[in-house]
Amino acid sequence: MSDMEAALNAARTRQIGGDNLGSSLNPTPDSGSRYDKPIVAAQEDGLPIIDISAFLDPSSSQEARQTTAKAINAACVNYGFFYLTGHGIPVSKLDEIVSLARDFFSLQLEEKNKIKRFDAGGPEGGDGARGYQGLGENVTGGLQDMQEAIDWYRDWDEDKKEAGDGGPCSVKTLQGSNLWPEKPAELKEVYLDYIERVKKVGEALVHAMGVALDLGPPARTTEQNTEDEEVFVRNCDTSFWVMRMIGYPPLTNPHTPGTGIDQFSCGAHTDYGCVTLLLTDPTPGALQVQLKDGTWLNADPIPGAFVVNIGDMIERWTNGLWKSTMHRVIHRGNKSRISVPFFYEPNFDAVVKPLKKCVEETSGKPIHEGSTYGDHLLTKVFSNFYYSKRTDW
Ligand SMILES: N=C(N)NCCCC[C@H](N)C(=O)O
Ligand SMILES: O=C(O)CCC(=O)C(=O)O
Ligand SMILES: [Fe+2]
Repeated sequence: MSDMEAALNAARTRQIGGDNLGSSLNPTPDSGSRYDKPIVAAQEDGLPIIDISAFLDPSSSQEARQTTAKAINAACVNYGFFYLTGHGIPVSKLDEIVSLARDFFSLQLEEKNKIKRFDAGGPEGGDGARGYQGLGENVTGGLQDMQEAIDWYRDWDEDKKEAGDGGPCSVKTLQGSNLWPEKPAELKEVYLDYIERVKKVGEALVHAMGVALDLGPPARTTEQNTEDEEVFVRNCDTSFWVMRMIGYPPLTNPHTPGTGIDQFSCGAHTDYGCVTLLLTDPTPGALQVQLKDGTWLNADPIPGAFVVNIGDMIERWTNGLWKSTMHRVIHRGNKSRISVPFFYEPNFDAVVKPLKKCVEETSGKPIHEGSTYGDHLLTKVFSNFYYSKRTDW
């Protein structure tokens, strides 16, 4: 048995009624909050675990791919969340990503602010989506998130940049250059290599999702919106990916039983695009996923596996057959938590509208008339930051 298999088996054993359940069970219902259902422990079998290797290995059989596709369909219908294994990225590499993030966040604020997001605080113009964001600068559902982070995006093509500052709330916000810290010195190189690897996993996963929806064999076309099983692959062939490196200090406000939660590490939200490949340190009891009955399930990390969830564009494409599930982070405890989500997204210009087959399989009525992923992303980005000075939004 490999180390990874051993870790996985251990995790499964833990999940099924092991010691861990006690620690991840939050016995106090957060009634009074907007999301007022109790938090439950992982159920007996937890979130599904899916092995994606059949879609990464060109020599794998049709049967193997179908098995994987069926498991993905069930996971996406039931949860919109699952664990992903068989991705081929070595655990040592994943550990390095987490430990470099921890090293960065341990630096003095002055050092971190050297790559501060350009218009934090609201000076005119600027390209303010990329770079370091201090504690409380990110906002979810109107509340400041207790986290610090760096965002990196796919580079914007030089010849497609807009002239001028673009003014507030313009696409220019996303056209800046990525900002990389000087310390730790090796972070940039290690992260760039990771991005190349994790993008391949994202591509394999959206391919598998097209197969899971039974959209039929590829139509051998480059037209993005032909609705065959490679429709997501084509719409992501210049994926406008985002990688976010997050440090969560433990929350300071104690939670009074019977009252609403008034402080979040990351408030409840859905992700924006196709699939999120989430890497975290081993801290349990932080990330919570909302189940269909409204209860919250702790999605504790399994060593070597990604936690994957689907985003708003997949929900729209599938006409709600697969939901982009609400999730949130509540991190108490005594040590900072690290997470590094990689968001594998559609092309910025991809026009996303419900697939005919999915409309037929659901209500018969499209849930959206269609718009680009870029439009959706911009709306989200502009609602994400706490602008202390700006009043013109
Ligand atoms: N790029 C992505 N998907 N980032 C997800 C962040 C979600 C929280 C954000 N403040 C919000 O309110 O959406
Ligand atoms: O840190 C986590 O576990 C999840 C973070 C997240 O949901 C996000 O940044 O979109
Ligand atoms: Fe998220």
